[in-house]
Amino acid sequence: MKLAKLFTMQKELDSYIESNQGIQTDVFKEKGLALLVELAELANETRCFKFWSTKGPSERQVILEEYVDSVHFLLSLGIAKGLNDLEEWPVGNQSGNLTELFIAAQEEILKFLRNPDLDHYRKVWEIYSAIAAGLGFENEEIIHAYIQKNEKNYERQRTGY
Ligand SMILES: O=c1ccn([C@H]2C[C@H](O)[C@@H](COP(=O)(O)OP(=O)(O)OP(=O)(O)O)O2)c(=O)[nH]1
Repeated sequence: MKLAKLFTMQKELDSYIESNQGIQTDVFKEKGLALLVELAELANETRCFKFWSTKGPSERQVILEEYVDSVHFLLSLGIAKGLNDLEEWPVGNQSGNLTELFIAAQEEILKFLRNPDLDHYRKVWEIYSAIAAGLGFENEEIIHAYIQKNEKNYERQRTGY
């Protein structure tokens, strides 16, 4: 999947948020923590690890929105480090169930935050790709959901949330 359009949209949104909120400092770490939190929120909605409960996962649309919140911060972190020339969404060969993939994603995000280079960045994308496959999300619906949430993020800024 091509990433250029998403990087462009993300860059515009990030600039809008920064100017709207008067951000003058480097918020890379904040965005890194935000990605870890979004990953956990996503895992929580899937309920994949809740062996103690018989309650099923949240609705597909809820899980998809959590997923694209992560995509926002992943794009944003790449832009912050000048890695936004990544053209194609990297797909790897990660195996494992969702629980294993969520743990692997957390590990790779932490490595990337310590060492924000292209290799580490690609690895995080690869795991998110495997998570999307595990959740049965197609590229088209991810793009559609990303565009919708991107617009919602502008609205939230405009309405002073
Ligand atoms: O520099 C930024 C900061 C935020 N976002 C986006 C990413 C994500 O889509 C949203 C933040 O997540 P969410 O909508 O869950 O915000 P929240 O404040 O955690 O919402 P809530 O209080 O509803 O949980 O803002 C960006 O794209 N760039």
